[in-house]
Amino acid sequence: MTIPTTLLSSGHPMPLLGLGTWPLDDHASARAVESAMGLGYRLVDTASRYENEVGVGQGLAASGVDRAELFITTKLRGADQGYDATRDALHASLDRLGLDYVDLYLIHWPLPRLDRYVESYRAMIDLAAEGLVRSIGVSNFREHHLDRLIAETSHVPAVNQIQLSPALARTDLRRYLTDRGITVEGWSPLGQEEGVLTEPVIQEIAAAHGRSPGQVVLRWHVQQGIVTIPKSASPERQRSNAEIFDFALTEDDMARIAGLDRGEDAARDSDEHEEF
Ligand SMILES: NC(=O)C1=CN([C@@H]2O[C@H](COP(=O)(O)OP(=O)(O)OC[C@H]3O[C@@H](n4cnc5c(N)ncnc54)[C@H](OP(=O)(O)O)[C@@H]3O)[C@@H](O)[C@H]2O)C=CC1
Ligand SMILES: O=C1CO[C@H](CO)[C@@H](O)[C@@H]1O
Repeated sequence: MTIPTTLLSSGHPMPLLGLGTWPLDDHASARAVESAMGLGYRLVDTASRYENEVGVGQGLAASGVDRAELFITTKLRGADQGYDATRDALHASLDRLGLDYVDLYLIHWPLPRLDRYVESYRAMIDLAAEGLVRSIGVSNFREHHLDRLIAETSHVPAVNQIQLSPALARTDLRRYLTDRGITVEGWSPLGQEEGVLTEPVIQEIAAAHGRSPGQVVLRWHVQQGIVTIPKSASPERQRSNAEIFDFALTEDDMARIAGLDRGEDAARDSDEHEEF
């Protein structure tokens, strides 16, 4: 199956749907990535912190898919923030992945108390100029982090990967991002921790369309131009999660799903979150 793309501000197309790989280890991620590639996935989301980049690289190699067709994202962990450390970290990620470049490199969390995200981002701008990274972006950044990053570097990130599901719809943050041409990518898109898949509204809409609750929730993302990266180790669920481009939710469906939003305060606090 062919997965549609969205155009990043950097000029590069990014698939609207990809495979998440946390918390898969090397062995499990190699299997999951190879299976997803066989189904037509081309975007894979990993991170230095997931400690599975070797497995992701093995899965990509085993799939035999041309490098030019792939879209590989990895992330800079907190422990590696800083100008020189960021450069070293990207080289180490490329070695583990067995790649010459990644398509997207993200700062995993802002970690404002470290106060190193601006210099880390400057290193990423340089890595992009050197061709080691196609597009650069951030993850878990709020408006005030982005205001500062953009003011101090005069560079607008291509992507912000944020916790996002019908229960955490992040409408104000999404408007801020869209207004600046920053593509929104959602993590934990199925809202499992918030019980989204068992919400009666989701189940009713799924039944009405003859789809699964997971397909309805993932359709809710891509129908709004949000890049979504559901993780599944199961080839069956990988297939089902990708079969969302042949139906549409109605305006009434979207309005009913909007009622599930718990508001910004229910999302993980990017200022308090300290994960290195
Ligand atoms: N930037 C960041 O800080 C973060 C980034 N991420 C990224 O986002 C990705 C996705 O987020 P994640 O937290 O994994 O959450 P997901 O919303 O992708 O949920 C994954 C869980 O749901 C199960 N699942 C997958 N498909 C279905 C389905 N159709 N119906 C029912 N259950 C299903 C999976 O199990 P099974 O494998 O058995 O199918 C797994 O247990 C991560 O893998 C990671 O790459 C995640 C968290 C934070
Ligand atoms: O990327 C990540 C994977 O999931 C973890 C648990 O939700 C996150 O904390 C982490 O940032």
